[in-house]
Amino acid sequence: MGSAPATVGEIRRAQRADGPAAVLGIGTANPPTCVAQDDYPDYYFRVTSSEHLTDLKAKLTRICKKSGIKQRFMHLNEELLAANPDFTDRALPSLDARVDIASAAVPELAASAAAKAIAEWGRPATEITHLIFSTYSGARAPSADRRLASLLGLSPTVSRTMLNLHGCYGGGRSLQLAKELAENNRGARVLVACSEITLIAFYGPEGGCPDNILGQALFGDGAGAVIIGADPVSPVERPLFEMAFASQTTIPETEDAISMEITKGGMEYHISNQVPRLLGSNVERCLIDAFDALGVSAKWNDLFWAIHPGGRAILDHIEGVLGLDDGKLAASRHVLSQFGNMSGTTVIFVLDELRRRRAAKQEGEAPEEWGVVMAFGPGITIETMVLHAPGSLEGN
Ligand SMILES: CC(=O)CC(=O)SCCNC(=O)CCNC(=O)[C@H](O)C(C)(C)COP(=O)(O)OP(=O)(O)OC[C@H]1O[C@@H](n2cnc3c(N)ncnc32)[C@H](O)[C@@H]1OP(=O)(O)O
Repeated sequence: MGSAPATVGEIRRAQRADGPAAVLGIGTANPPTCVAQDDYPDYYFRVTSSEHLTDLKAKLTRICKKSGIKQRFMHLNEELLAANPDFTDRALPSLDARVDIASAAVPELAASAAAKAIAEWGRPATEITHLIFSTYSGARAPSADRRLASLLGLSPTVSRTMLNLHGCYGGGRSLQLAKELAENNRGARVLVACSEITLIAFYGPEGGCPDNILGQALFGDGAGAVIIGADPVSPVERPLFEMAFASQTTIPETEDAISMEITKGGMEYHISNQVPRLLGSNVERCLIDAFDALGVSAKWNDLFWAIHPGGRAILDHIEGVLGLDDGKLAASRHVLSQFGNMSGTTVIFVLDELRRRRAAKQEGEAPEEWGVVMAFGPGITIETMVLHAPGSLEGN
């Protein structure tokens, strides 16, 4: 007689991972053109032939000075702009040309970041089981996830998910989905790729359109990739962060506070000047709920922090309401200063910077055990994830 058939419960337990999902590799990439923030107003008004709009140039200069940004990287350079002069005028139907360029450039940038994440992970790309791709530049199918899978030589059975127009919470959303996939599919190895290029939303200045001026001061291009998996295979896989808890919260009555829309002249967006205040008054509730759910009592200054640096004022508000010590948001401020707001990608750069800073801690300086990732975007949506430094989850 054979053994008794397994119950559905036993099958489910066998299908699920034993341990929590963990970050097993991180990679980032930027296009080659780097623009200093101090030079950007001159550059932008010159290439859009708008030097006569002196008030708007003065406004952009004021915002750039207060942005906390020193430089940004961009795929769109003067050569590309010369070949596509319609990009400077939002009234002209330039979407086709923008989508053509982005359809190639977005997955290629993602592939550069992913190659670094895969190298750190240490296993072949063909062992990736799932791919989650997030971008605001996707407007075609098959889309960037399909192209990235080809560029990296992923298996034809890789299970792909595309997230479009999640804006700045795309990175946080992708990480949460990757956690769920890794924990519910034993042996799964999930590649998260976020890739954003501002070319889709570049056009000249217009009176009465302060959102565009703000966006011109804030946004930059970049790609970030993360490999996520549970039950790391020693000694090849080394967890950088364990993902202990994740949630999404929508702030009521804020549908109009951040919006993005693809139009014939490129992507238009609106960012209310209330965003820093709205986030500042809602993040603590998300954090309290997250740590309550885990049954961990946390003092905010005892945590490590990876906050999406949507703008300098957002970081200032969050620091203020949580009473964070100077330096607690250093990884976020550093990424903002060196790359600007790369939308959904930015939080991956912050995680990368954070792990470098933690590794560089001096002997005797104990790195924090628990930490938080937060990302924000249209909705207003707040993504919250609690991370745990590897090595001490068991026994807690
Ligand atoms: C796209 C996504 O999905 C998610 C995102 O990340 S969206 C982007 C989120 N980022 C933001 O919301 C930006 C947050 N704001 C900031 O960081 C800062 O307000 C700032 C750097 C823009 C300005 O710094 P500040 O200390 O507030 O300076 P302040 O002197 O008050 O304002 C400077 C100018 O910025 C303008 N400004 C501030 N917020 C603005 C907004 N949301 N839209 C347009 N203009 C804005 C002010 O009106 C002011 O203009 P004037 O100089 O003409 O009066």
